[in-house]
Amino acid sequence: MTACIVGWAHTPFGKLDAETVESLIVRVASEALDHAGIGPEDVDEVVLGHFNGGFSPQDFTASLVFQASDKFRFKPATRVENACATGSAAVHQAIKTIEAKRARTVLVVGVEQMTRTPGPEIGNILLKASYLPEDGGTPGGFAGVFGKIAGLYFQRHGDQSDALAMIAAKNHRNGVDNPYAQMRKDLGFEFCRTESDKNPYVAGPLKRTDCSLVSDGAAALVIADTETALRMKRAVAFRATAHAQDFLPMSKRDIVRFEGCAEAWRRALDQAGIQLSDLSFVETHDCFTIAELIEYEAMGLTPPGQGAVAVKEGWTNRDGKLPVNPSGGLKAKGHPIGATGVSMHALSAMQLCEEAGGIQVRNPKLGGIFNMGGAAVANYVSVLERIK
Ligand SMILES: CC(=O)SCCNC(=O)CCNC(=O)[C@H](O)C(C)(C)COP(=O)(O)OP(=O)(O)OC[C@H]1O[C@@H](n2cnc3c(N)ncnc32)[C@H](O)[C@@H]1OP(=O)(O)O
Repeated sequence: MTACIVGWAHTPFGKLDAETVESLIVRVASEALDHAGIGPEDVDEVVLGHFNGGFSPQDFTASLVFQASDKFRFKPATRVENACATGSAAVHQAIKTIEAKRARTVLVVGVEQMTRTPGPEIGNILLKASYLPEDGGTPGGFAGVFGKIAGLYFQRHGDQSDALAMIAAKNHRNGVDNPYAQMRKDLGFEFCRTESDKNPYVAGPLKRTDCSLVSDGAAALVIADTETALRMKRAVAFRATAHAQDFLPMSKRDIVRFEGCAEAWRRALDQAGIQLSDLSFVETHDCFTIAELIEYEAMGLTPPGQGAVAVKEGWTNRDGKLPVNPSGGLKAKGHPIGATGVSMHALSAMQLCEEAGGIQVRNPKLGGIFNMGGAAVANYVSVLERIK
């Protein structure tokens, strides 16, 4: 255990018309430092996660963190990007810098403002995170890519419409209690299961309620080496981190198996010296409900092709044997690309410090996070444990 989360900040996610990328960054940077009880002078390095696709006219954004305080001037600051896993890429980069002993305290910020971009353009920008020679013409943006994956899964393992609707309903139900969530409405299984004007098919077997949201928002973390962290108010340690990057073309992989996700989980659990069943909860990348279903299998909760059992038996409910996405996930909380991975870590740290309010799981000891870029291309797992 070499690095710990010692402070965090999180804006509500949603359509934040009064904010800009800059104001979001400044807000969470300042709030995270306050939460950790330190000032900008105590930060050795800054890492910013912001998607590379062009939602924002300002694309050179690392130094925007310095707008929070002149005291940041001349500190190293870098923007990192790895598609929808950009937030975790930033978090893991901070840990590597600390492990290399080039910094004791790193400020990590994740940000995105997507809702100012018109709908069809959003789909095209997101598609840049797919393999363009193969998927460039996919209708429906990334929903089209996951619609294909869902169709292939249904062909191999049978129609999963009930399970997908149960995942959607679970995550929407959880989101009701999350003050940061974009949609705080209990849509219910019947609404999510049934095609309607309000819930049309978007791509393949995926309906609107199978898709994550288009969102604005930001989150930040202060990460410190363990020695520094133990002198602070709270310390949530990284018991393990793993990053497994896969091929970009889906045709080079068995796309219904998310092998990179499985590899990242295997490495992280091994490094942590634990079994999946030792985790108290998981925040996983439900960009589409089919992704959460396949991730149940990739993390080892069920054998391949049987992910539906986990949701049908209630294992992944907030009071189940492994709560998955107690925050409401990307489905209800929202998915501002560059902020998502940072948000997953912030909310997991809140859970472990028992500061998660209405979404608190019972008696948490260890939390797992899976954040994914593209169709299981960039795969990041973190295992967190509170040590102070
Ligand atoms: C690896 C990865 O992470 S890839 C993931 C990258 N992210 C994405 O691809 C985003 C996917 N989501 C989307 O593109 C959009 O949310 C869509 C296409 C599913 C829906 O967008 P639109 O059809 O334009 O919906 P629109 O914004 O007009 O909203 C219409 C209604 O649906 C609701 N709505 C919109 N999106 C969703 C959603 N994903 N889930 C549930 N309800 C939704 C709105 O709140 C609104 O409700 P109201 O009529 O009660 O006010």
